[in-house]
Amino acid sequence: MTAPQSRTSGTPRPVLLNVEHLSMRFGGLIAVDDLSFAARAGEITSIIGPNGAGKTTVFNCLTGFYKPTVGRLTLEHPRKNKRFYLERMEGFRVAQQADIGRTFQNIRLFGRMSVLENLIVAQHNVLMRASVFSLAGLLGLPIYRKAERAARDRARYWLDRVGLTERADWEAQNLPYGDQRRLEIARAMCIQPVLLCLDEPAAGLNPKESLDLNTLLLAIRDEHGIGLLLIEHDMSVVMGISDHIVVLDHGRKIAEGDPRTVREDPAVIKAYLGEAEEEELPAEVAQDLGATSSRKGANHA
Ligand SMILES: Nc1ncnc2c1ncn2[C@@H]1O[C@H](COP(=O)(O)OP(=O)(O)OP(=O)(O)O)[C@@H](O)[C@H]1O
Repeated sequence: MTAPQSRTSGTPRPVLLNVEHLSMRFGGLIAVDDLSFAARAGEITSIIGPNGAGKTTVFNCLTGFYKPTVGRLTLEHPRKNKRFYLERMEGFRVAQQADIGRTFQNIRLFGRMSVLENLIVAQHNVLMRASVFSLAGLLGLPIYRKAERAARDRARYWLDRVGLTERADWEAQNLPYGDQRRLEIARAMCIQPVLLCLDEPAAGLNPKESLDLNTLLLAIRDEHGIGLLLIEHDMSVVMGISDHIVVLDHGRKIAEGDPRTVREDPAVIKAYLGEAEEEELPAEVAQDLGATSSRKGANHA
């Protein structure tokens, strides 16, 4: 696996997303509690933490599925040179206007459509605008034909990037699981996002597929210069490709920093270990954190 170049030296990259004092309550439950962090353009920012820590709730607030109880979520759109206050936006406008793409923990493809059609449909908003809400499309006007061609080209480009060109005509539901995950990423990229939010993209992948995923996400970061926000339990992915990691536990941020800083942080180790007092980390936790020695005085590099 290729470790990312140090992106922390020199001038910091511009902030793309600023999360300030985000809290989300469900009745008496505080799922996210006064969370602040920034994600930068051209970087991969990961949000990690034990089950129920509040990671998906953060994504749901960012992408308009939930209205935060408190907090400001600012996207500094580099292409449009415009600031969006996401907490004020309706869900569909977050993708359409702020250009935030998203994949889900549970794959949400159109199973009966072909692989290629899934990528065309993702560009529905652009095509609808070009068709002047169906009129230009029905009349086959050049403005629509041009937009349609561009949508197909973009779809084919992403099919190629995720290695699915030969399966373009397959029904999406017949793809192997790993291919479906990659198709979801391709679909999210077809809307040309400035921020791509990926909710557990490595879930269910085998080690080879996880490595391929790392390569793909690094390429998206480096070639397209967008910001990626990643929720992931697979630490080989998180530690291998993240530029910055935010760690949540019970809705609160308990640590943040580069992979090395985070995996050596005692609060992070404790969150994964729970309150147990054993000297040694359980094997699966040690492996998850990339740790090689005991909890006390651990050297996790
Ligand atoms: N719509 C909802 N209504 C009530 N409680 C919710 C809702 N969504 C999330 N929660 C609760 O908020 C807390 C955080 O959930 P969330 O799904 O954000 O955690 P997570 O860190 O993504 O967990 P996992 O790693 O298991 O996916 C949990 O206690 C969950 O039960």
